[in-house]
Amino acid sequence: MPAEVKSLNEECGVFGVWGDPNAAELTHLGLHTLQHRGQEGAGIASLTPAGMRRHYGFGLVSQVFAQPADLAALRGPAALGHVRYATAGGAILENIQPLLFRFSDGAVALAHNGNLTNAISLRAALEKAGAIFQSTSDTEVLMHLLRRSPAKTFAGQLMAALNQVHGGFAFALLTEAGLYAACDPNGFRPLVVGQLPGGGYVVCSETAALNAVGATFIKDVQPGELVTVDDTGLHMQQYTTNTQLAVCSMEYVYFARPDSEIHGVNVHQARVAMGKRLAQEQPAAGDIVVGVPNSSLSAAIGYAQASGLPYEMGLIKSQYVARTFIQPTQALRERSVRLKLSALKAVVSGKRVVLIDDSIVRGTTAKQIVQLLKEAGAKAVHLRIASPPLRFPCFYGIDIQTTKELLAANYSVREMRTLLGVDSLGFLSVQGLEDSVGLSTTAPNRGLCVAYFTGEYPTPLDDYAANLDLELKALAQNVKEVAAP
Ligand SMILES: O=P(O)(O)OC[C@H]1O[C@H](OP(=O)(O)OP(=O)(O)O)[C@H](O)[C@@H]1O
Ligand SMILES: NC(=O)CC[C@H](N)C(=O)O
Ligand SMILES: [Mg+2]
Repeated sequence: MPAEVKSLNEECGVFGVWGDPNAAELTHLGLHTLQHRGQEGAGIASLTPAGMRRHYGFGLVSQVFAQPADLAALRGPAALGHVRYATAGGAILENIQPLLFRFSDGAVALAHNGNLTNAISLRAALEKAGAIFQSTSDTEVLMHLLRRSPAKTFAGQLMAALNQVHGGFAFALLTEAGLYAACDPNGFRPLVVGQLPGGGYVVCSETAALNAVGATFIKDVQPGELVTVDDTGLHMQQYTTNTQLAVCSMEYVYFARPDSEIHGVNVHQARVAMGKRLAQEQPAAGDIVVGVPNSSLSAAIGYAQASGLPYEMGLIKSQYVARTFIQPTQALRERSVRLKLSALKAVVSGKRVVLIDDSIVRGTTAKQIVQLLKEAGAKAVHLRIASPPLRFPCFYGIDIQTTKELLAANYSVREMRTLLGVDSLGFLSVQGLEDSVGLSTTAPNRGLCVAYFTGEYPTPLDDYAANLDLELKALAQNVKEVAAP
């Protein structure tokens, strides 16, 4: 099965504008800023004088909107955009978002970051009742539920639908009457609201995208909240009060941009704090601290500050290896890491390197980098990871839905140390991660979802539960067999 060079797959990004004559152009800019969240497909739907129009396709935003005419055709006062990395339904054109539905009483565009855990069973029931689906993505289920609701208003129908879907979702919807944004009851995925200098409103996945269009931050969409923007202004209501904050911890560790703030915490600063805590929990006898570009650099700075060791640029990342570079085999994937990263011999030669990365998924990156550093003359490599061992899959919007490819699910830290060829290996603790992000909340795990590391999922896993159970039982059996004399 083809796999990307990028080992930790992204999620999706949403960006919508209401009440600005350049809505589509601003959305285009916003999607560029959110490009790190999905590189598989992109699209924009907008309210034009000729009605709702959409342009979408496979690839990066720059590829999908390669012709100026593509964007010009979307000119209008409101727009909704999306960058996609599939979690459900695969990479077919019909699944590229925003999905667009044309009804006899108007059009609706729908964009989603997250993954619905009960989409498969809901779809089966809806199809049995006569529904005809146009895509294979989990996202489409919402619209079928919405249209079946007997509620009198669009917002009422939407709230009824939001109460039936489970799992992770940051939804944004655009109609002729308004722009809507809603978060799941745990707030797994980030979603924020901002205001443009001209008075129009923006809803988007990350605050970095607000900054990119000159919008001022207003608020994070809260768990269980529905935000509506229409010609009368901004309105907020809870579609459910049965909520508990559990923001995806990997947003802070790896996914989100360092210049974004999620629930009041800057991502770069959270990573620096993770690095500092890592230095306290897992000290190393090294001469220099080196981060793995790009996502771990903030944590590496923190580790250097707390350990007193000099921070050095021991690895260089090529700016020109596209994230969408697809490699079919593990051997090619390993070679690709070398294409992407190289060691700076003049810096690392003869040195004991404390190597910092934010996470280990398959271990492809770490294994290659350790070899690169040793080939460049590093005397020792002490690998320190600014998150706990990633042992469980995610069903809330990140495309790791099996334990099979998670190194830490299959090997102990000691075994990983040998496999990766490092002189020592240490991870941040779950408590260390929670304290470093430091959300001000009384929710469990300090408002973070740490299921990746603990296997304690904040919600039932519905359609995914039975399979995960089987996998975990098989893993436990393996461990017993290995341990047997
Ligand atoms: O163990 P692996 O399967 O190799 O996955 C983990 C690596 O993948 C991610 O980096 P990525 O290559 O996505 O690049 P980035 O840090 O520049 O975003 C992450 O930061 C780790 O370096
Ligand atoms: N990564 C995501 O957030 C994906 C959204 C949605 N589940 C899809 O597959 O299109
Ligand atoms: Mg990385």
